[in-house]
Amino acid sequence: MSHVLNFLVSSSSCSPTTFATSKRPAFPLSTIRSRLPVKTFLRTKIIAASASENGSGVVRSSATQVHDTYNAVADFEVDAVTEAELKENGFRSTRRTKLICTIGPATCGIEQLEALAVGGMNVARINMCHGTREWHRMVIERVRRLNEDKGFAVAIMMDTEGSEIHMGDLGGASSAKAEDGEIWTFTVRAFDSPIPGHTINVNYDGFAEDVKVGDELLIDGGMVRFEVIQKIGPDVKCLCTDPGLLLPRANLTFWRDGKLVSERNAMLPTISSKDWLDIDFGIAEGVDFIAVSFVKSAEVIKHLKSYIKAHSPNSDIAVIAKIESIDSLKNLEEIIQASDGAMVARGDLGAQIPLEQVPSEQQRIVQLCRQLNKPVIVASQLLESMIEYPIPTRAEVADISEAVRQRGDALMLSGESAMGQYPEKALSVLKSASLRIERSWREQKHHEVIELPSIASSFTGSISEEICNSTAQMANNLEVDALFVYTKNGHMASLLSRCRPDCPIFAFTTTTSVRRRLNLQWGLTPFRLSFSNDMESNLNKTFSLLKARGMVRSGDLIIAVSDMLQSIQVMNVP
Ligand SMILES: Nc1ncnc2c1ncn2[C@@H]1O[C@H](COP(=O)(O)OP(=O)(O)O)[C@@H](O)[C@H]1O
Ligand SMILES: C=C(OP(=O)(O)O)C(=O)O
Ligand SMILES: [K+]
Ligand SMILES: [Mg+2]
Repeated sequence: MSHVLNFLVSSSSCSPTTFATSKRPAFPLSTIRSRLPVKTFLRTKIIAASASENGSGVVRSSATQVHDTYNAVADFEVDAVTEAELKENGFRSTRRTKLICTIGPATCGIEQLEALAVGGMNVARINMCHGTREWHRMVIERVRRLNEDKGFAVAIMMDTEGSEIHMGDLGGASSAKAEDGEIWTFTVRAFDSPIPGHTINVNYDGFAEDVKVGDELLIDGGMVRFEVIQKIGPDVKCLCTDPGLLLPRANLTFWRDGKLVSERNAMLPTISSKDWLDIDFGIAEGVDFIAVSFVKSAEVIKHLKSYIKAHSPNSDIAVIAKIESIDSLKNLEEIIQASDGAMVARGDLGAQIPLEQVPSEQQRIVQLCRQLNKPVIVASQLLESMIEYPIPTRAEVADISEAVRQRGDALMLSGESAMGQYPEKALSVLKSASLRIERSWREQKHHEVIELPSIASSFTGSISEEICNSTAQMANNLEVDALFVYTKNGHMASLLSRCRPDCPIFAFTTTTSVRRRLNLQWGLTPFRLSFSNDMESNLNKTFSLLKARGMVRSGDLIIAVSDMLQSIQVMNVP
């Protein structure tokens, strides 16, 4: 028997005023709990009516028939890696934090991509700042082929180049060393033949006009520093003051009197004409996410979203705002509100604000995203030393630990996986560190008290939100094995994920694109499953499919919710 708490409210029949006076379920959770001895109850149905059309809170019964058998059908997909992990280690061990790998020369081979997928990569990121569209198309095709052939569910994120100022490609060299005291020429001149020694191309035509003698040039947010000592037409002579490795197309900022000079940069469009071509490419290739670099305001996100809708009405591409500039911090809330998710792009952010402010901004962005129910990615330099070394520094592990403790949705590798020497090792460090930290927080029962404000814009939306909040709380209190959510567009799944419950969330959705998109969100294990509006039959179908594959066992305690029926069902797997 199952225990069902139904909020018998439908958008057409309920009276908002009645419900608004009581935001809590009419059935106090403590009462339900005391009636449900953990893991020992039978399948029964308790239906509690709240403000329904009869308005009286009268308890009604449901005559839904339980189907005992259900033919397993083929229209069921789960990521092969998750399935293997579940079978091997059980529910509790599933990783909640999602992992993103930037694909570059070190990882674009089919074997390397497969190794990353097996190692837990949930999303492959391609950075349009580097490589040609043909190269990126090849990577996308390979990931898609692996998904098909090997049963992975790796999503694709395309990251725009954005209107940043950056260096040229070093004439094909993989890097160049700048030594202390050397004089280098930064120039907007184009070279056909090999670039002269100690010379760097800059992609921004106004560069030589904009910089002044005495300015400080920061490469890659300060990995290498120069001081401008002389301007000769298009050439700017600079003295290296902090030596280091120059990488192709590295980002470049210039500072005057300790302040970032950004006026000219601010006049460049967030999405350049080259970015629009890349976006067309991304839409045509059906990428799952487009991450927008150097977002300054919500307008650009809204514009891109309507552009995607107009050009590909049926696509499900999510738009991620990269928070990596002072402007994006100023307009943070409206940017996040307009986006489908955000990235704490600490690389460039650390070049725009004092480094010591980056951790608190990270905390603020992660928290705000969760409050607004948007997935958030913590990116850049998580394991920077592993570009060269096979083990991380203690400080890097502490940094990962902090991001996991903050309950960010996803962690991202950049150079570590794109061009580092140990991409798979770096991913495995991310994975094992996340798992261990998540587990210790669960064991210590560290449910952090974070206020989750109401975000719904409609009455039924508020009900979904309340159901998810209560469900997550029940799941923790009852120590259930898993939450099941049946969701057509993924919204109900993300509302549950937002609560960061102790147990994993199995999200059943009917489309492959929603399933791939949910891959980015904390704690969600997305399945594709065709289901109906009849929850009993959905549950029976799910149980038999999952049991047949050894992913659940009789007696496991689960709670099920869905966006078709406003109900919470608590039951043991039959
Ligand atoms: N598609 C690619 N082709 C060649 N190199 C790449 C590619 N993607 C990434 N890289 C390399 O990996 C480094 C780290 O990647 P990423 O952080 O995405 O870029 P960036 O350093 O420009 O912000 C880049 O600086 C570049 O050297
Ligand atoms: C993720 C970032 O963006 P990109 O790697 O594209 O510069 C960053 O700046 O941290
Ligand atoms: K980029
Ligand atoms: Mg950046």
